[in-house]
Amino acid sequence: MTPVPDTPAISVAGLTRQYRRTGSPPKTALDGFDLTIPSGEVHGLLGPNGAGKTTLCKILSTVLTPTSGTAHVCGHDVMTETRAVRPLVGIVFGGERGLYPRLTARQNLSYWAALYKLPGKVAKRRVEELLERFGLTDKGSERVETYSRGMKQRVHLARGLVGDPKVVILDEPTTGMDPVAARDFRNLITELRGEGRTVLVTTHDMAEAEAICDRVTLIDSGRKLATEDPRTIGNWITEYERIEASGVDSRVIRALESLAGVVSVQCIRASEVDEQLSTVLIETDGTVGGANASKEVIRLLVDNDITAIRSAPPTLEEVYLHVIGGRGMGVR
Ligand SMILES: Nc1ncnc2c1ncn2[C@@H]1O[C@H](COP(=O)(O)OP(=O)(O)OP(=O)(O)O)[C@@H](O)[C@H]1O
Repeated sequence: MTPVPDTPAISVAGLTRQYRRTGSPPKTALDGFDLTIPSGEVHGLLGPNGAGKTTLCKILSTVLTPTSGTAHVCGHDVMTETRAVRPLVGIVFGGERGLYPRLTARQNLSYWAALYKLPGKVAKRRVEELLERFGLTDKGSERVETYSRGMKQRVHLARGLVGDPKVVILDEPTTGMDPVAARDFRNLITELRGEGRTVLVTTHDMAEAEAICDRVTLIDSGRKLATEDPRTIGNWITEYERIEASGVDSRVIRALESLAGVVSVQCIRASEVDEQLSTVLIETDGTVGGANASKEVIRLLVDNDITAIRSAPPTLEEVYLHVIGGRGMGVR
């Protein structure tokens, strides 16, 4: 059952998933979602809380069925060919879920190897290799409940690789990782890529996505906003800036609004001392005509004797809303 080389590792078309609860309206977690990931790619799924990332991971790993649409892993339908799909996919959820705390790491991994129906000798060898790979050999016979959070995360990652999967799905694997663990994690992704595996990794963190992914898909409210290489998305984010300034009168507000590259000017509160003056939030969008829009805003403010100025990078949600939406970038 070796897939044809050109078959995408993951192929999703018009995927919709609704959650129904009696007494409340259905919740649409995925809404006509399309995605194609070629074999061997490290693909990031980037989106705010509740965007639908976990739902997609669960459908691809056959834990959840879609309401409509299709999803294929290495050419196999997740609905009609679950037996073919399961051995191809290894899934790792971040946090504490999914380990048996009273079993040792060796027992946890052996249990998973049994679920994957690996023959005894192969299973034993695989478990020892994974304990070694994740630096757990020495502690492999101690109960997981005695492990540090970082060690538990390593057991999780090891568990995801027990079945030697072609596609590794990592759902927020770095949640709560310390910087050393996060660096080891990035190295692991490089190794997985080197082994020819396809990786789908969900995250809230653009910096992480930029560091490890070949391409990134932005998802929000169950819909795909864009699929791009991470540098392009990183540029959208760094170009977009928010500047807060206090003591601004209506004349300056009008001048700010007419500056090229200014996306919006909002009054967020009036001054307690002088009600003609406000604190405003100015959103700028990159470089316009060779000039940096934020610098032009700051120059205008300073020229008008306004010096209470703060600037901050946007949250991802703001990028989705203003940068991507404002530029009319739709689904690719
Ligand atoms: N079992 C469920 N019953 C009802 N609604 C659900 C269920 N699971 C998820 N949802 C809802 O579906 C939407 C998508 O959830 P999902 O967990 O897929 O998002 P996510 O992008 O993984 O978010 P997070 O980063 O917070 O994990 C959310 O609005 C969530 O509240």
